[in-house]
Amino acid sequence: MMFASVIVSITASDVNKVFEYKIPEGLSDLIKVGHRVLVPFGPRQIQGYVVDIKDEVEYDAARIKPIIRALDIRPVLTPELIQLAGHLADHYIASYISVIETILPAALKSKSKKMLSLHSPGGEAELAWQGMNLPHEVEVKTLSASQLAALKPYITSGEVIEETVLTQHTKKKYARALKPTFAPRGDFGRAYKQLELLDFIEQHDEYVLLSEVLEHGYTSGTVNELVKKGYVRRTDVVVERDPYKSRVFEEDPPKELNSEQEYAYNEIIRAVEEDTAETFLLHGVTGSGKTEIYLQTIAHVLDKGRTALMLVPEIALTPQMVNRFKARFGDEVAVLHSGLSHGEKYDEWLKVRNGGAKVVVGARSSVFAPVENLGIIIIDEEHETTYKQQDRPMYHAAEVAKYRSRYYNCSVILGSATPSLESYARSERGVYTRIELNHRAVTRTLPETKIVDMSVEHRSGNISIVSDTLREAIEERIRLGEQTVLLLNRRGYANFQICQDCGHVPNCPNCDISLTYHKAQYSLLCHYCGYEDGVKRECDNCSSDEVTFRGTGTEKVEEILRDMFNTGIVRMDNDTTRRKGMHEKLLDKFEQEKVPILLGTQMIAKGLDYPNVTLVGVLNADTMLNIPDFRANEKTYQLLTQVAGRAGRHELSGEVIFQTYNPGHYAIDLAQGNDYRTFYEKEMAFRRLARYSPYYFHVLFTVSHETVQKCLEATTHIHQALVKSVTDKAIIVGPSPSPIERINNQYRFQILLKYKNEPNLLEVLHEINLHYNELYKKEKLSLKIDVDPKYIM
Ligand SMILES: Nc1ncnc2c1ncn2[C@@H]1O[C@H](COP(=O)(O)OP(=O)(O)OP(=O)(O)O)[C@@H](O)[C@H]1O
Ligand SMILES: [Zn+2]
Ligand SMILES: [Zn+2]
Repeated sequence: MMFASVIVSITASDVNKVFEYKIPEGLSDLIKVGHRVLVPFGPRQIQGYVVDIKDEVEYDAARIKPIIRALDIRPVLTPELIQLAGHLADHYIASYISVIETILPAALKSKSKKMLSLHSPGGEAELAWQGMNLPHEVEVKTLSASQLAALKPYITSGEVIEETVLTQHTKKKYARALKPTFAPRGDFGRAYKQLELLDFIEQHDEYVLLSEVLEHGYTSGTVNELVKKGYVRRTDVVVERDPYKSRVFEEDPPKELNSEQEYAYNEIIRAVEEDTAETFLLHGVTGSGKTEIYLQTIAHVLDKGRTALMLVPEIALTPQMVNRFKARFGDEVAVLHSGLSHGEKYDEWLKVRNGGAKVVVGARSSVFAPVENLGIIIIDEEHETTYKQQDRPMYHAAEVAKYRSRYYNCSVILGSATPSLESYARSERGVYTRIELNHRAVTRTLPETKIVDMSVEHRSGNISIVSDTLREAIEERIRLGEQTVLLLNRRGYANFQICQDCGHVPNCPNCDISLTYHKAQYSLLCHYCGYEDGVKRECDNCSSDEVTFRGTGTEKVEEILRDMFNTGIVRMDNDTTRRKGMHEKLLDKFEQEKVPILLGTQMIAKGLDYPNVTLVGVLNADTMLNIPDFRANEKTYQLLTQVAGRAGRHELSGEVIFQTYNPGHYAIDLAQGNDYRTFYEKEMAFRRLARYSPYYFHVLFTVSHETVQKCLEATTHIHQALVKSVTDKAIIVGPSPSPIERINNQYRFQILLKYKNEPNLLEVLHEINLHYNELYKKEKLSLKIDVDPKYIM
């Protein structure tokens, strides 16, 4: 008799363990590690994942229940991914099942519905059933409350049975197709069209899609005639949903590498040839041709018969990157795009799982792509915070990449013009192998950058958001037919509404944050919970009608720019890109129609590579400096350097202008001088003094509840638990209210643990997590434990 260890699909912490089931004789050949199975669990039937198979168990084998059935022909998880799930659950204090369901596409997660059916016909139950005119089986959800109440006694008595039925998120997509029968041809008379169509269809051995036939100009009438005469049969075929299918990608041959690129490439190939799990930090200035190195490294890995994983911060923002991969590798690429539907994602996932794609390109969650035999993992723009998931499990893609690389003995490349301090510090210590690219691939030089002091500008009488220097520079580009990219890290119209008599600013009733004015909707919006309120005609506080707007967002700046330059502007922010595919549409418009100005929030800062962009302006370089986070300087430096990097990437040389009220600030000053090294040293000195990462590791505990009282109680307990269990070298900061004290009517309190070496820490964290998950159920308290947090808010 064989037994399976199964992780069941229930998220409560007390079932965060492995259960044993018998494998029925008939299934013993089929069920493998990694299979999804249906198992009995208490009164229910639920989905689970087989993580181990063995021939004996510790318990009384007679009392162990059998697996009901297997849900797949082939296992969905590989042993490698199961092992990875275990590691992540442990490292990030998450439940095993939550990690497994993060690894798999949503389409494979179980979704259940409750069904009722009549068990014993005859008698009262059947009368009641028929009285309600119910079909043989009915979903509980579709019944009215009174119907359900009427059926209740029969459910209790067992005459009506309640069953949980698993459903899937996705169905296969079918399309109408035509199949030739190759029947011997009779006389077609004058029906030339029919003959022509039959020739066309018979060119296809298997089938041809009806849509394709119609596209070729044949009518459904002609098709019908052929069907009637028996030459053609109608059928439905399963189609793969490839969202890039209808596009043509121009082939892109490899470029000849310059000497810096060549050196980097050879270093990486050395590790590939040695089959070592080495991590490279590819520190290359913007436009230095990192992508070309990725492409050629991948080509080499594919030649060796291995596979590659390429991560980008956000696919929607980098359509050019996807195009370059498609152009180089064609159908061998699977793009796991977060904008796809569940079904489309599942199709791409399946293609990867079946070995139909050797290169996977995607955002954070693609790091779990079920590729086997990995030869290289690349994380582009490694400093981006999107690589860390903000929900449980709060994993970082680089951690996953490194774990997988050890399994496959393959290398990892972390690429960036502005590496995170943590990664750069590791390269200093030799943990990562650092490779530098100091020159641009095409122009060789970086754009010249100017700083404009906005307080001087205001004093000299220009109170506009556009300085004279920037205005003149934009005017010149418009004259020359070149393009400008402008960054304003603030969406909406005005920032907020304010009463000029008492200073009152309308706040969100659910969150401790002021509401942002959006002109297009003529309303005040909360950017945290989505709350919407009408614009105030008088002050809520003192009833004065002297209410006005302050601050400037992208929507308003667009208006200002239109007045100032009277020219075309593409605006990109969360408001204009909400609809699917809008990022790409707007960028295409900007490129193809040579629109003079692209204005946007930080979503325009990275990846764009347009030869005609010769000017980049940052309207307010200070916005990031004011975020309540110890990484504010680092984020400022990164954002400014990345956006500056969009200028003059090809033949035309570029110019950059930073407008700021803090011209002397080192993050701004050193971004202007493109001096990463000095920035790193200065920032490290600050981190050392303030005892922050990378000198210390962090764990952030955030407790939320609708009352302050409960938050305080819980954080105090956690504080006590920590004091008891960590060494006196660790530092515990808090409990204190989080920087945003209330979101969506939940108060938030936090504790930050800073430590260097705590051998028992994982155990302690797991205990705290377990304890509070119990409490959570009873008191609606929520605790998030963020290991290596990217935000301290
Ligand atoms: N060896 C080369 N010869 C000619 N052109 C090159 C070469 N390498 C790269 N390029 C071109 O230089 C431009 C910049 O390269 P790429 O986009 O790869 O830089 P990057 O380092 O990834 O930039 P960023 O970090 O700013 O996004 C691209 O248009 C690319 O096609
Ligand atoms: Zn007022
Ligand atoms: Zn809100």
